[in-house]
Amino acid sequence: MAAGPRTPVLVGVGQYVGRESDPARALSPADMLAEAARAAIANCGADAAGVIDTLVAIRLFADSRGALPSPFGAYRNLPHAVARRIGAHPRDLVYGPVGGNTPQMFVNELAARIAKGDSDVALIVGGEALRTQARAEKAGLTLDWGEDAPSDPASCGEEIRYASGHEIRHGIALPTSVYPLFENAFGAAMGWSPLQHRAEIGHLMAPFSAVAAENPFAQRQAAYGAEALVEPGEDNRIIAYPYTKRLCANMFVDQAAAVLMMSTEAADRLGVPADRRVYLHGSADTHEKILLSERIDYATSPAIYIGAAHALAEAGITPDDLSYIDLYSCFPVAVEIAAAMIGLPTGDPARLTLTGGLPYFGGPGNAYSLHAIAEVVEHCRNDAGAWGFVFANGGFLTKHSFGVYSTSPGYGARSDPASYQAAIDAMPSPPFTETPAGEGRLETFTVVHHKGSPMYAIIIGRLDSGARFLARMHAGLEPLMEAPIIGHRLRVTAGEPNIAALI
Ligand SMILES: CC(=O)SCCNC(=O)CCNC(=O)[C@H](O)C(C)(C)COP(=O)(O)OP(=O)(O)OC[C@H]1O[C@@H](n2cnc3c(N)ncnc32)[C@H](O)[C@@H]1OP(=O)(O)O
Repeated sequence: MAAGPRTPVLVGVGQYVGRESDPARALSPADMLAEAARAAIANCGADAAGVIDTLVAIRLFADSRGALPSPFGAYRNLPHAVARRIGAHPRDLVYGPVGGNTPQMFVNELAARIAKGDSDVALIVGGEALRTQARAEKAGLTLDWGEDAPSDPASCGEEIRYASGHEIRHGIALPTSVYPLFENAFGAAMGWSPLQHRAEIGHLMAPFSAVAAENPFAQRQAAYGAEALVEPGEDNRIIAYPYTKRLCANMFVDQAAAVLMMSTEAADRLGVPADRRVYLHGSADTHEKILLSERIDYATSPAIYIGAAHALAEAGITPDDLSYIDLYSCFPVAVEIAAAMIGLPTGDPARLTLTGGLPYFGGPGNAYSLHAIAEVVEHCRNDAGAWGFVFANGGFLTKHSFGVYSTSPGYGARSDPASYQAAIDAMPSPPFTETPAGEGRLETFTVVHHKGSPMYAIIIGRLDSGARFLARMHAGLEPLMEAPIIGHRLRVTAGEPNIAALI
């Protein structure tokens, strides 16, 4: 297929990693983003800064519902701060919503805007300086990252609440405590014993770390063996069973990335060389039933299944056609479930990451997948006609975005996500009770640890009536981690929080 004048095309990608150990000399978040933006513009081989009409900044963790507030001041308008630094004068300055899916989501949305003629040249930037922030705080240093602007940015995309008050009271708050709930459900669905399950996780993730070790943009270029990932140790404490620290996304990174997109007519006008151009042949954006308590189950993901199938069908290919793949990997189960839903074999796990993954390459907040997109673009350029694929995830395996890439000219015209989201929304959730009492069985669990010691378990169970409930367990935690336990009978007493015990 030939590219028409409005065919959107990715033309420039840039990545930045900060290795400065003195926080007083390290770059601020906006300076890092500007570095990545300059690299992306240089990478397109044309002078494009002055013609950017839309600049999107991926939301900083500091601005993501106060989860990690910055002690060093806030940007009133982060896209403006970046535009100012790179000499751009965009008409639209956009600050994205919370979610690791948003880098791919914005590629999908901006491609549609470019195709419609609503934008001609668009830049997406994102990153985090949490490594520097943590080091400065540890050293008692005060940095000044606050920056005013003439106006606020436009916000774009839906802002959703990932957990209800009832869920938060039962521990559904931090990703490190929620993803293990999926992991234990997935292991049980595979029929793995705890020992076998940990071995499987180690074998899946060790090759990710080997990819990171070879990636010059990885924050931590270290390859680990499978055992070193899953076995608890002094530097690898259990965070929430079965996850150790080395199985969790590392957000204490100084990393940024940028992606420059434009219409084919703009690329022609600016003289962007043909070998820079990578096309979006398929895309999709889906979400699960938002609340964890409403999910169909915890071992599958209908929204990944449907979203990936839609994006691949739009491109007219199957999973077997993919050469370059990056699956979001904040925790191993994101990879396990995505691979199963998309239909990707896991026998050669290094095929499932281009960066090395969030625990090893680094997980710069909501912006990680901009690095995945930068990598997929470079790989596709080096292998003309080959297919690339990015799966990006946000929240608690909540929101998903997909992109299918190739140097072959073309564009998979975007269908309204509502057209395929409806099938997910129509799936019935199990009944749920906030006030469970009586007996039932264990649906999934995790044991949250503090400083490496078990603190309490988060329990998701089903009463014999079929109703799902949340509970905590404070005693008798060891049996949960020693033998296959999912499906085991338990008793629950209603309260604030509900308390469960194995029987
Ligand atoms: C959709 C999604 O993306 S959901 C995922 C969103 N991201 C997250 O939730 C991040 C999850 N990770 C974490 O919360 C943290 O990394 C934790 C809790 C696992 C560990 O953090 P801490 O307890 O602060 O780390 P700790 O104090 O033990 O160690 C600090 C050192 O370890 C490093 N470190 C911290 N986390 C990790 C990790 N996951 N892997 C490797 N190294 C890490 C830090 O960079 C720091 O290194 P330095 O001393 O060289 O500067």
